[in-house]
Amino acid sequence: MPDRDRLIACLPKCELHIHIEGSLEPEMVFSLARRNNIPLPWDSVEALRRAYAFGSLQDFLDVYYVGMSVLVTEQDFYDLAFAYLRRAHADNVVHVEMFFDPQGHTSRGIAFDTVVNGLHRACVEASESFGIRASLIMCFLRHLDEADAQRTLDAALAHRDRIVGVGLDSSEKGHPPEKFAHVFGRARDAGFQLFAHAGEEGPPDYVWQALDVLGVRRVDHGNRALEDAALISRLARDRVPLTVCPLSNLRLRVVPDLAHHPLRHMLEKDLTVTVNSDDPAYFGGYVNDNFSAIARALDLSPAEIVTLARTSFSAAMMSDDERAAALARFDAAVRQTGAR
Ligand SMILES: Nc1ncnc2[nH]cnc12
Ligand SMILES: [Zn+2]
Repeated sequence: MPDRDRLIACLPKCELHIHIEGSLEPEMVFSLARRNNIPLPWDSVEALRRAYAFGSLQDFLDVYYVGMSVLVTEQDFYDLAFAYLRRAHADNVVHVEMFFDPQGHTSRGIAFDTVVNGLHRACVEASESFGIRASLIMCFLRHLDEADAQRTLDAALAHRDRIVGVGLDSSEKGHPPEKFAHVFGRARDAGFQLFAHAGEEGPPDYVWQALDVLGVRRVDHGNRALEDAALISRLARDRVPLTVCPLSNLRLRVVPDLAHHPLRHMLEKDLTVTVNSDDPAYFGGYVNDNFSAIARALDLSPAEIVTLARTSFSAAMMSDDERAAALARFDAAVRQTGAR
């Protein structure tokens, strides 16, 4: 294993941008389809993998929503999330903030409770089994209307103790954050933490709206913020974290190759950047694979890799005491590697 990969493996880290439905590996798609008697448009795992040649975010989403149609029972959601948490633990991930897309399930007649009960039980049992901490962030699908998001928020209120935040995902272009201003306002009043995908394919103005109209605490992706100098200053001044997903950006053609990924510029501009996997089953890698690929492509130094992993703790939802304890453990792990 190259030294860089050994360092990445040794560092504790948080994963702050993972869609749990995007961790559905092709083998599990087929085993759940058999279990639930769900027809699929692919006749084998290999045929499904061949469909993972995406030209854009929308190409991916078209496959992603069909893939998640095999999730039916509480046990399915449990199995999905537990498998991801086991895999994340193997990458030395100690804290996960997990997105899920309830409307991708309720629109197929699956009860909101079925989804949340399965995911929550996996988070509890993974914490008991291997100490990983995980919480749930419910995303609104931005290609649907705000009324649908409002109904989803109504359903979430009964699970206020199991869902810590709300986010915004799915097709970005043509669906600006301001479309969801009212429902985010209600979510804020109900005590949810706020997040939004912005600037993945959409323009810098969508990042401004995420900050100023929705009031998010973190921006998911944010790549295109670099096109706007005033926005860069704002993100740096307010230390707004960006949850960057290198292999996703590559596979969805947000960047032509990883050597042209904006992450180095983000670091140079003093932005609060973290590295995440987004939809690891579809994009060819979990969090350490993302670190490894971007570190190699941008020739990141050990100190830069340590900074990226450390920033994941600064950007995570934790109490001050939890953060201080986690950072102390992180710094001890770094000393053991000799990287600092
Ligand atoms: N990368 C992504 N962008 C927007 N919506 C998503 N849903 C799952 N992955 C997504
Ligand atoms: Zn995402």
